[in-house]
Amino acid sequence: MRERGGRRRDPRWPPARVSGELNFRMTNGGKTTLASSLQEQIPNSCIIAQDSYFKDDSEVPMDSNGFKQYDILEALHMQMMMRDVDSWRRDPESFLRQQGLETQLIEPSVDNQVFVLIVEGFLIFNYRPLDELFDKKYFMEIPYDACKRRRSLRVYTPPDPPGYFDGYVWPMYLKNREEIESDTSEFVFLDGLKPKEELLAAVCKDLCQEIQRLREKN
Ligand SMILES: Nc1ncnc2c1ncn2[C@@H]1O[C@H](COP(=O)(O)OP(=O)(O)O)[C@@H](O)[C@H]1O
Ligand SMILES: NC(=O)c1ccc[n+]([C@@H]2O[C@H](COP(=O)(O)O)[C@@H](O)[C@H]2O)c1
Repeated sequence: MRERGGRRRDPRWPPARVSGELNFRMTNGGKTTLASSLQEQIPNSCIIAQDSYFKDDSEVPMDSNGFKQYDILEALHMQMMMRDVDSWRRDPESFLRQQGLETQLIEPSVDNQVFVLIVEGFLIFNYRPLDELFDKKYFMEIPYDACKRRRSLRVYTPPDPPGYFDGYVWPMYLKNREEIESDTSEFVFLDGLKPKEELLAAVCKDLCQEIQRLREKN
């Protein structure tokens, strides 16, 4: 089937009038890497990344150890993020266009579309208004050592001060995770140590089934 715009539809992705949201978490687990590969693979998809909503450093308070508290919801403009998600939900096609992304409308009917929003972030399941929207939730996990190693290679703005990972980031990861522990039955856990290509293939396969399921439900 040829799509409007002259592109062929990828037969792996079934057409459907679906607005799906999926989500990833854990710092340095590989969320951004996987999300951007998925976005390239899935027609009519786009990413909203929680990292884009951090408040200015001057607005982020310090804890009693002198560490900036970046790993709490209050460090993020969550209402702004929610507003963008709502805007996508209202009209995904125009949202995609605003992001400079090409829509791939599938004949014969414009109603017969798949629109997938990929939400990636380290603290999204902890924000209930967002959490309850997701059709599919993925939790990327890596062990402490790998997380610490990957994090040591990243330069955030501002950069992590000495001792930040052990003194703040990892304890906050455990705390934030504990907060959502009762929901974990809904997650598909992904081993972030697996090769990127393997993770991408597994999620693509899973999502294709999910889209089909949503399509049948609609
Ligand atoms: N599957 C993987 N295997 C090995 N390294 C990875 C993998 N996925 C991501 N990385 C690397 O880990 C670091 C953090 O990845 P990133 O996608 O930015 O994580 P996150 O968005 O979860 O913080 C980057 O250097 C990236 O290249
Ligand atoms: N403005 C920023 O982007 C910024 C600043 C300081 C720390 N961080 C860190 O970003 C992490 C979350 O992002 P990742 O999931 O991409 O690692 C948090 O653990 C937080 O400590 C981000």
